[in-house]
Amino acid sequence: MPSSLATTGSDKYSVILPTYNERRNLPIIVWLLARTFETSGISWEVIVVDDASPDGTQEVARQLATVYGEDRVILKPRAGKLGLGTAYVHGLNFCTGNFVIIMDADFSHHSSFLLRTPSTDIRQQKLHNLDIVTGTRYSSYSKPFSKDVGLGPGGVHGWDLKRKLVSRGANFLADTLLRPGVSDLTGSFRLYRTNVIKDIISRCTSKGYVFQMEIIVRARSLGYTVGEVPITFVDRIFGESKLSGNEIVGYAKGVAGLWWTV
Ligand SMILES: Nc1nc2c(ncn2[C@@H]2O[C@H](COP(=O)(O)OP(=O)(O)O[C@H]3O[C@H](CO)[C@@H](O)[C@H](O)[C@@H]3O)[C@@H](O)[C@H]2O)c(=O)[nH]1
Ligand SMILES: [Mg+2]
Repeated sequence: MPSSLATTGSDKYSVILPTYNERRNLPIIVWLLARTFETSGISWEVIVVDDASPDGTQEVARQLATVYGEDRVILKPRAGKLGLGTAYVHGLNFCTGNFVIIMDADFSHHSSFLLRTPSTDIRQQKLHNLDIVTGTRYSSYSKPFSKDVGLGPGGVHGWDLKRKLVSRGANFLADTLLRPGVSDLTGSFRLYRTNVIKDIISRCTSKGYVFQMEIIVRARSLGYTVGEVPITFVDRIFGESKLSGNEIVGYAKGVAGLWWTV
């Protein structure tokens, strides 16, 4: 990272990893995050929000805490599967950094899109002093566009046609009705200023996957600055997606609710 874009010594990045049955993925994600931050000399912590996964994810998280330190890997479990949106809300209570990163814990989001490649969330945030930077699968350009961030891959790999249509349809619906001006509303690879995400979350009502979209729509209506960087989303190798029909119905209801209120 050029020195003009370096994080300040007091910057700390808190990564919230929501997990449900991610025993096999969690060690790789945490290792990649640790390598990404430590090679750049950046303060970091990971908050694992596990919803009573039956596969032993919590035991793996505890072992990771002994390897990396209990101030680096922090397990904040919940009693049952209470939904992706509320997992972020729960995790946020324990973040001590001035920036919060959310990403999936199944290896679909690669930590290289935070710092290591030319097109990264942290670099874009520093360049434009943004409140939020969101990874986009549906654009190849950074926004605001800057040569320093450069073109990225912006794409999805490994999904079947049905899943691609669900994702595109969800974005089309919210973009058409709510016009937030962000190319990927449902993606969850994002960087926030901690005070900004706390403010937005205090106004959010969603519990499930719809949460990602609600955050961006509310951020825009509150006047927060939102940037984008293209990312590649690669479908998981281990385990299964937790996206259900109920989540899709919840999303449609969420769009309709925001259409009335925002
Ligand atoms: N704690 C907790 N974690 C959950 C829950 N549901 C899902 N997760 C975790 O949330 C992450 C994403 O879940 P997946 O089930 O792998 O999502 P996906 O189908 O790959 O969906 C991706 O695309 C969606 C639509 O674009 C995105 O909304 C979603 O965030 C993700 O990027 C994973 O780390 C998973 O363990 C839950 O109820 N509780
Ligand atoms: Mg996934």
